[in-house]
Amino acid sequence: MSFKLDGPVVLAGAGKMGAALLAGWIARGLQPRDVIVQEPNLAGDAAELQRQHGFSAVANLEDLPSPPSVIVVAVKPQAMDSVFPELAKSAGPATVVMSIAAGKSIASFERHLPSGTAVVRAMPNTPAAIGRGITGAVGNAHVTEAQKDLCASLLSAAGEVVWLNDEALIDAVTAVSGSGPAYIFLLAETLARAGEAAGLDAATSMQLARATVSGAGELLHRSQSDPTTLRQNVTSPGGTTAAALSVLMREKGGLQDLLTEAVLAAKKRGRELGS
Ligand SMILES: NC(=O)C1=CN([C@@H]2O[C@H](COP(=O)(O)OP(=O)(O)OC[C@H]3O[C@@H](n4cnc5c(N)ncnc54)[C@H](OP(=O)(O)O)[C@@H]3O)[C@@H](O)[C@H]2O)C=CC1
Ligand SMILES: O=C(O)[C@@H]1CCC=N1
Repeated sequence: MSFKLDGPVVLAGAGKMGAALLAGWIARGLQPRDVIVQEPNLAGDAAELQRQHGFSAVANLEDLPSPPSVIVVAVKPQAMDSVFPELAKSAGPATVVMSIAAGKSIASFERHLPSGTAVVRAMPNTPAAIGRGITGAVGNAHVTEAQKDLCASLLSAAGEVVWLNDEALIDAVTAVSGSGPAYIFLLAETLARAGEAAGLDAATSMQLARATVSGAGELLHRSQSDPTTLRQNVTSPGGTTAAALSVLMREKGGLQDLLTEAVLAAKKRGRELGS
């Protein structure tokens, strides 16, 4: 994968999501010498990546040596007010600012950045760390084709990219795919606990649940069939799966009701984080 750069790629915030993106970029050929991480305390996965790959790190955006091609902003939405002033000083006229913060609108960045700054708002997810993420993205009118290509190459190093033509949709993207991996991990946790209720020991039940969730995900990934067909392939008429699905797919209070309520709660929270 090639990255066309006129300056460094700066990652502001290398916590859980920032480190996942960074791992995806480096695995797909972004040269560590082209990366600068801005973190007050480099720790966890990001510190391990630095030990392995040796990219530079600064404590503050004001410490950057030159204007970046792109600043990927991966700090918590609640911390953004303290980041905006530094961001405004460090973005050059050719820098594209790409935020992945839940809820934070393009307009909130534009209010703090020099007029005409290119801003992309993106929502990735943590499978980015293994190149299997998916990101929804939308840019403002100042994003040039070259800047869009650069953002696309960084995002596609982490998995699939869906460009949106309406920023209003990004809270829904956040609720489905940004937060979505947590729902799947919760499924593995709850399946393992349910296995214990059915008589398995904790370790065996977790082994079965983990392999089932990851195996089913991989089958969905590789198969040409849709999820409905794959589900039906498991379900023998009058068999065990049908008995379980009659509970999960019951009309009231089934998985559909629960997941819809969960996704709408995430979407609402995204809006709140932005205001
Ligand atoms: N986690 C996920 O699955 C996803 C997260 N996101 C978005 O990514 C962003 C980061 O989330 P996540 O990685 O989970 O959070 P984390 O708290 O793990 O990461 C944020 C990081 O930013 C650092 N940071 C750097 N500069 C600053 C600063 N000036 N002020 C405050 N913090 C700073 C924090 O350092 P320190 O800890 O020392 O304060 C921390 O390491 C959020 O905006 C979130 O909405 C988007 C998609 C998915
Ligand atoms: O929980 C959050 O707010 C972030 C955004 C999407 C996933 N994690």
